[in-house]
Amino acid sequence: MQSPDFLTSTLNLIRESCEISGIDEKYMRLLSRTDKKLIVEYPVSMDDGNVSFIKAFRIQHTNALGPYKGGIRISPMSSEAEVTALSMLMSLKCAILGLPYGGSKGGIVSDAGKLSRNELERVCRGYIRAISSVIGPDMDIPAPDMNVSEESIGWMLDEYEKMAGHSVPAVITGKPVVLGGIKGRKTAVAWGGIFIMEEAERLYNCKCKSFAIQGFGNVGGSLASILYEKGKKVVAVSDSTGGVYLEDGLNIPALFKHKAKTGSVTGFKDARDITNKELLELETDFLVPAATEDQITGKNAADINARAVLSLANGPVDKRASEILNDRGIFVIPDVLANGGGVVVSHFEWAQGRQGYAWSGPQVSGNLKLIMKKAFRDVHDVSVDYKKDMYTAAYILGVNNIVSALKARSI
Ligand SMILES: NC(=O)c1ccc[n+]([C@@H]2O[C@H](COP(=O)([O-])OP(=O)(O)OC[C@H]3O[C@@H](n4cnc5c(N)ncnc54)[C@H](O)[C@@H]3O)[C@@H](O)[C@H]2O)c1
Repeated sequence: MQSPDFLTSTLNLIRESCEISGIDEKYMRLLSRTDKKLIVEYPVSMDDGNVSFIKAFRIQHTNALGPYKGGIRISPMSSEAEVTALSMLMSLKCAILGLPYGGSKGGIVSDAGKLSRNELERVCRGYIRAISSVIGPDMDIPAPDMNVSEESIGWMLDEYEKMAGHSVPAVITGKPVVLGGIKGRKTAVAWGGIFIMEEAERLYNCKCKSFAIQGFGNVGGSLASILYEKGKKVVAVSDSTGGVYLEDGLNIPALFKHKAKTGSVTGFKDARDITNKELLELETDFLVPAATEDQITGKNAADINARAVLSLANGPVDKRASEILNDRGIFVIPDVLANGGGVVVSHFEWAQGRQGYAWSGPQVSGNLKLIMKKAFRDVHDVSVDYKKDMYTAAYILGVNNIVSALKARSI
């Protein structure tokens, strides 16, 4: 069972950050619970004529800084504990990045890979109907997360607008561009990670050349493509079926074609098949966990051989692991900072929806770069001030920004 540990470690981090900052216990208690938990079970007609009852969550942590904001994931492993932890991470992430949002998260307990396209559409539309009373452009703005595509977000928008009886583009982000989506949203997490990495290189006067990426979906796949285009060596990638390694660097466009044909990255010509465990232990400049939580823990942190870890997934490195890695001189860039590009560009998309005026690609990437680089420097400054690693510093910054907003509201 991974999720209870994930929630416990998130709560421990919040408590520790409050203690380090000398924050009053009432705020620590406030940040250790959620404002609202909506748990639903809705019927979905399956293609064979049967009805499935789909359990799902929308969990809202705090809206001290603005409306709740957070993705929706579809996974058979999704649980109340996991979604609760993820909603807390969203609050912290928005606070670290300086966005006018609180944190929330959605989870649909289902195996998207086993649904037909029509069934998936009914699951997505049913979810939005079930949670419609708690979302809205000024209330809670969902977005994509694991196993939720742009197409699925388009169905969700359409369902919400049908219920509202009018257009509401700012109710959800990650939409297809033709439905009010923003240019660059699909690659935003990856680009955000690249900008953070560049800032780290500048600060530490180094150049990173080789990368191992766990996860070859929306986030990991986009990052692999961008790095390949930039002439960097992506020596290994993996998906849920296993991984591949090539010392000279993988041909990423060819690997995408291979995966589209076979359904897996494994068995790619010239490359060696490896396990996910082997990928995590490779000697590279950057290890990028971009799949799921709890991948680097106290149990395997001693086996990591990368020079730095860029956490693009949510919660892939737990606190104990970050301490071990830090002691071993491995630089860890935490998820709440590193993968913030998604919510930053979601914020632009939300603003675009409210303005009714489309942002250009250069406008999106220029502003994303400014925000990510500033956030890196802000976290780094806290790490210097408090003499703490970047992981702890990010949480300290996030918690303090939320508490400042609570105080300004006289809470
Ligand atoms: N999509 C976003 O906008 C966004 C934003 C911020 C953070 N994230 C986080 O990034 C991570 C990936 O999200 P995504 O949108 O790319 O999801 P996705 O569903 O598009 O891709 C997930 C990838 O991880 C692989 N995978 C799953 N379990 C694995 C395992 N145990 N070992 C190795 N590979 C595994 C899958 O095969 C797939 O290639 C998640 O933690 C998500 O919460 C996503």
